[in-house]
Amino acid sequence: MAIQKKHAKARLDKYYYLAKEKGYRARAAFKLIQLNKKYSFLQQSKCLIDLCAAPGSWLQVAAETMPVKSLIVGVDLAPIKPIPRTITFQGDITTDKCRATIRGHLKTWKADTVIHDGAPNVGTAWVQDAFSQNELVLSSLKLATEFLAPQGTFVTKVFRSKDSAKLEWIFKQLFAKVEQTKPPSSRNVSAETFYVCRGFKAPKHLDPRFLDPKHAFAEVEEAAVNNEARVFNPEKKKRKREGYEEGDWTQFSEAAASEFVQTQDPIQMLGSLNRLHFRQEGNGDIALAALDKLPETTEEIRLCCADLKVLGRKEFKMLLRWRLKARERFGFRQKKSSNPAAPSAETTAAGAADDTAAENGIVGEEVAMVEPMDEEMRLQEEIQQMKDQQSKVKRKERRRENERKQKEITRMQMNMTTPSEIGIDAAAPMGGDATFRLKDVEKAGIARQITRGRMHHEVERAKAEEVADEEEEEDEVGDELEAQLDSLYESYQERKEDRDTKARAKRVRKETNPGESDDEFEGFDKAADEGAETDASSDADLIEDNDDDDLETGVEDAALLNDLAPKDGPRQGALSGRAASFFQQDIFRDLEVDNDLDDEAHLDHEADVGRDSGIDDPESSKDDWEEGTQRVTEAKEGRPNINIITAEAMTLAHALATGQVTKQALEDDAFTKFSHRDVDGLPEWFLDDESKHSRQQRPITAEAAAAIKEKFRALNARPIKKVREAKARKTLRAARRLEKLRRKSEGLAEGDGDGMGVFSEKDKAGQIAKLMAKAKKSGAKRKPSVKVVVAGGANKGAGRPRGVKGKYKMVDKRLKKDVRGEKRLAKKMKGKK
Ligand SMILES: C[S@@+](CC[C@H](N)C(=O)[O-])C[C@H]1O[C@@H](n2cnc3c(N)ncnc32)[C@H](O)[C@@H]1O
Repeated sequence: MAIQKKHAKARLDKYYYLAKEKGYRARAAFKLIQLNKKYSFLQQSKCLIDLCAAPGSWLQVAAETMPVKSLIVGVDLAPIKPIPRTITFQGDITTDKCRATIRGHLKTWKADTVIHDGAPNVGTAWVQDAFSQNELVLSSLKLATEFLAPQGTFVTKVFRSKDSAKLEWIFKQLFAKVEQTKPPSSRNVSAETFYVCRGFKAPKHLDPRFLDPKHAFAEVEEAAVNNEARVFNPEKKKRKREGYEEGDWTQFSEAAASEFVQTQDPIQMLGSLNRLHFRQEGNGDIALAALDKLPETTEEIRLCCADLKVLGRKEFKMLLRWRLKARERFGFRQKKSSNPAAPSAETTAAGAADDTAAENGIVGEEVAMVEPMDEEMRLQEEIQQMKDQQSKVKRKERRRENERKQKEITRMQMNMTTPSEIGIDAAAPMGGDATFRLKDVEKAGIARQITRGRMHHEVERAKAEEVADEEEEEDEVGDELEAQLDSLYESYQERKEDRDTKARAKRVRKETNPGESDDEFEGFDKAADEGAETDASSDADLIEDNDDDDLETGVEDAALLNDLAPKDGPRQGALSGRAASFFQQDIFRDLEVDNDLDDEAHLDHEADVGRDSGIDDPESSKDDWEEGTQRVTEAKEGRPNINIITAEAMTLAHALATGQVTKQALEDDAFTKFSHRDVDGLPEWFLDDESKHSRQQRPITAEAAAAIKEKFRALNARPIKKVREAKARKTLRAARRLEKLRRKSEGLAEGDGDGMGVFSEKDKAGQIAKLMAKAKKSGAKRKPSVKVVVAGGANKGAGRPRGVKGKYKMVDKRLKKDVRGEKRLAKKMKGKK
């Protein structure tokens, strides 16, 4: 901990504090300042490219040192916060895209200076890092050769390695003057150094291989250790006359031959070691001794082990074979196809040497170590087998269950059983109360399908269910995740609602009217045909009232039973087939249902719905428009009041009205993947997403769209309710006044002037004229009152006082006194006169 602190402090040197003080984004700024102090390239440059510029301290230095109106372009993998007088962008300097972007910024200009301070993530493998940094240098040099003007300057950072010399050689081919320097601000511990290359020669043709890292640093690439190649292709290996390779600091390495037999990676050992020895150290190695005595450990093997560096492919193979045999002897587990080179004949030799190994006690020892592993493996296998067995039994049960269901369905189709029996049976195996399991049957839509003769579909569906059941187990973990997602989604929705009033309103609407969907108009089938869906829900409401114990199940069950019950022909009165069937139950037998009353109530309700739907209210109409809903309401007169508010509905209505489409075709078209969606059990977030993005697209005509647009334009142009009411009140008042006037003038014309004697015609005319003038006066606009504001306090000072609208007059004590004084004086003067 203390050491770390010390290091951290050491890192924060004076340049760090200086950079902070001067407002540079990094201490690196001083490196460029010092380089420029020595070579003065910035003052003479009018166009500069900074490669690997983030966070931008070099750009800051360039911007403040270069002449005004210079063009400075900076690029880095990381984003750079804007710097005045510079253009920056994000990009990889090794790519063509970056080159094209620089070209876009420079247009026809050429750069006087290209600076590069790039550094990849330093810190993992030194050799590889230096290599990547040198690659970056080559990439920056490539860009420099493209954008530098003749005699231009290239400044780059290079990490010292054996490739620095190669880089320097390349620089010297391209620039007249190349100097290597390390500015004082560059830490001594850092391997970085800087090259300042001046006088760009701007060669007309440049061999691309010249700046290709593969060619430039060919040897570095070879330096990457490839033990497999060393072992399987040793002949191709170039011998290094200059000694051991970089990074190979241990001059000579060896290991006991027994280690080679035991290792999991023999290739690695053969590729990296110099020798495998059979030497007994200190207190002895039994395994090594046994190996030494094995008949397979021939003299040739020993010779090969003595110097691995001189071996060829054949010898390496031989050693690997020998290792396999030894492992077999010692009872190690063999990978079946670990080495294709292992010959099958090897096993035959195994028995011959058993005695030797046993004599040394090696076999016993090794076996003793391996056996527990085998036992464990065996146990695991057994457990796995048991698990497989169990799931097999479960699957079998499920299959049998599904077969039984299918049989039941067939029986029912042949009128051999009742739908309720199916429900009961289907529920029984699930262990729940069978009576309340009708929900499952309804969910699958089986009964409905049967009545329509779609048995085939059902059988397939049952099979699909079977497969789904099998997948169920795997889904358990998924379910848990799903639940977590659900709760996360809910809290997200809550947060969203807190912010968004519209979403809140939508949620409230959804809660108060769960049947209302966000979907667009689904055609006329639901509303126009017989209102099956709405009736079903009203049926459900009825049942809900009757049976509070099990609301949901009750509703579902009733729905199924009614659905399956044969309908007695056309619907009676206002009741749907389902509702009619429901009221046929015994408990309703004695009840007299007043259909007319019901009808009226129904119409009233529909009228309410019409009112609620906001046909006259532009606000709510707009809401409907946004939601994309379509309402079909019943007016009091009994005529349908179809409010077409979407372009789709308008197109459809037009097509129907002009006979371009028939009802039959419409019904056929309505049967799409959107019409029978089973949303049961789907997570809320998914449904929300679906309602937003997975909507049926219906064709619309331009005329229909224009008509709807016009309709809404007219709707929006209407004055709001309050204004209309105010106008109506005004008209009413005027009418009343006129009526009053008319009555009075009639009285005057006919009467005797309230018993005050008979009026002459002239008097009458005068009275009427007076009345009219009075009426006119009372109808005339009142003068806006002038608000009197007392100056002082909060109203002190110039300007309109706060909260005062319209005309106002400022008064204060002084003004009041002055006015009074003036009046008094005027009076006095008047008196004197
Ligand atoms: C030492 S910093 C440069 C500091 C900069 N000269 C300054 O004054 O602040 C090295 C930069 O090289 C960038 N870099 C490394 N590889 C790059 C690449 N291929 N293309 C662009 N930038 C790269 C890194 O994102 C990093 O910001």
